[in-house]
Amino acid sequence: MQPTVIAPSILSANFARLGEEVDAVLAAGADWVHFDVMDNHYVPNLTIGPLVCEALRKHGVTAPIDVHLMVEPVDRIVPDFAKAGASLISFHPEASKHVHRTIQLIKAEGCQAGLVLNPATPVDVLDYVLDELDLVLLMSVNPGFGGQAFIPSTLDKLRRVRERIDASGRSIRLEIDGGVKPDNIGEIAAAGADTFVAGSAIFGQPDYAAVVDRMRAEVDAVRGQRRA
Ligand SMILES: O=C(CO)[C@H](O)[C@H](O)COP(=O)(O)O
Ligand SMILES: [Fe+2]
Repeated sequence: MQPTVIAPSILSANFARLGEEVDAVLAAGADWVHFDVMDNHYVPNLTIGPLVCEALRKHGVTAPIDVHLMVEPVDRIVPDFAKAGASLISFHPEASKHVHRTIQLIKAEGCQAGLVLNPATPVDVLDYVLDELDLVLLMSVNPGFGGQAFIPSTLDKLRRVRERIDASGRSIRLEIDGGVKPDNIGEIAAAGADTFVAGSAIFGQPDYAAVVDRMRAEVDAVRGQRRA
């Protein structure tokens, strides 16, 4: 079983004070920094690129940076993010013409590779590539915006992907992204997730540590006390 990871999405942070926000959420007990990259093409929103990732590293952030690429095409930007200090890079199969090739590219650049499934993307997209992956990310909202409601059918999808990962016998993380809150994180953990992205639920509250602690307690109650 993979240790639990709580990965705050900086999409909901105050971008005017991003370095301080990331320091604060890591000091509050978060494990990773979830970094949402949107291109106003693959998704109808525009956010941040490799320069900001590099700036966080220069600021002194040493925690894993979990880059969620919502961009099309994917391959050209992968080396830039690797050089900028990304630890993991995940992408959407719909945005890459050659999914297997993009996975190999991410790994050749020295990062861990993840594949992201939208709410309507069938789990069969994992056929033939699951063994190549370090992480599967299930979107529990349609990508593009923070603050949306968790789509309940994702729970069944989590269970199905968990079965596949367990059957593979490999150490592959199962990450959930979208609408994750202290109130639903327990049932999400019970359905098989080990890595939890939360943006608005954490940055929308004044006390980050209180939210992270509550989320971890809810997850620990299901998974036991395992921390990255
Ligand atoms: O990838 C994303 C949106 O495309 C974000 O990571 C996600 O929406 C997190 O925000 P919230 O926890 O507020 O739903
Ligand atoms: Fe994300």
